[in-house]
Amino acid sequence: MQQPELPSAVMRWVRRGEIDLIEIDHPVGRGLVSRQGAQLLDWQATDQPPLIWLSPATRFEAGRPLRGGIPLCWPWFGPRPGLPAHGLVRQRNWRLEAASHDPEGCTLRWRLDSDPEQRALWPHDFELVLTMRLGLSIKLSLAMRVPNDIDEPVSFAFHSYLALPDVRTATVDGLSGSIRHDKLSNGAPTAQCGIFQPGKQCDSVFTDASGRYVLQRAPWPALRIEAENCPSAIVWTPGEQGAAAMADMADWSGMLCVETGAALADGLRLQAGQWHRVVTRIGVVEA
Ligand SMILES: O=P(O)(O)OC[C@H]1O[C@H](O)[C@H](O)[C@@H](O)[C@@H]1O
Repeated sequence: MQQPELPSAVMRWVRRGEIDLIEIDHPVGRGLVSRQGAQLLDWQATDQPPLIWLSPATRFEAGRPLRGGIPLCWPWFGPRPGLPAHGLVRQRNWRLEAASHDPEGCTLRWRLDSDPEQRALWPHDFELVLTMRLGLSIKLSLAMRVPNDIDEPVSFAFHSYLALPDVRTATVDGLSGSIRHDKLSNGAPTAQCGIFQPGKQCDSVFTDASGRYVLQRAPWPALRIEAENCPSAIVWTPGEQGAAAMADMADWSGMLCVETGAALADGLRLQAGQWHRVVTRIGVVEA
């Protein structure tokens, strides 16, 4: 598969286990990106605490989702009977289309097209282009297109594992006014009011959400998360018990997933032939 040359001063291909990775060492920050899933696995701006969390126990095995970073869930979010959880694209190898850098950071552009193996699981054609901008803050833009009408909504998430000192003291602001679907209690949806505290364990989808959140993670600086065309947010921490049941999860208290996307009734109705663009940005809140 033809890949563009990497600008060798700041990026190089490395291999860990069965996975090809791009290691980035730029004056503005350091990071790691996986070709499988076009998944940002790590990013830390210079002189800042880490932004992204990667499980120390993740397994670098082809076709197995990597635990941490920002996996992309598409064209569904969550489980689907008989099919892989969180869709079909986080476990596939994407094609790198472009890689560049400038004094403010790096840009990578990845592409994934439908193929027969995927069509056997989800019988639709698609094109996905994911552009990553990595600098003082990060920006992920996903453009999606289906050439033909599809008879079901598409759901997705930028499944961001965010690094913090201790999830038990973290809070998320900006969810007020959204509808909370608590997957743990499986109760009726409730209107979210005020600042959200995930506590020891949490798995909630918030629909009709604002797309603008602040994650407090004292004593580290808070993170601002801003999303475009992402009407849902998902907040997840497995807690001690949930983490113990997962083979690839270690140091679970050092992260909180604050994901942006479109899930449940927020799923997207894509217009055949038209590009639909969704964006998420994550960066430190300036004091
Ligand atoms: O283990 P995975 O398939 O990567 O899913 C990890 C988690 O992702 C999301 O945040 C879901 O809301 C959780 O229910 C799920 O457990």
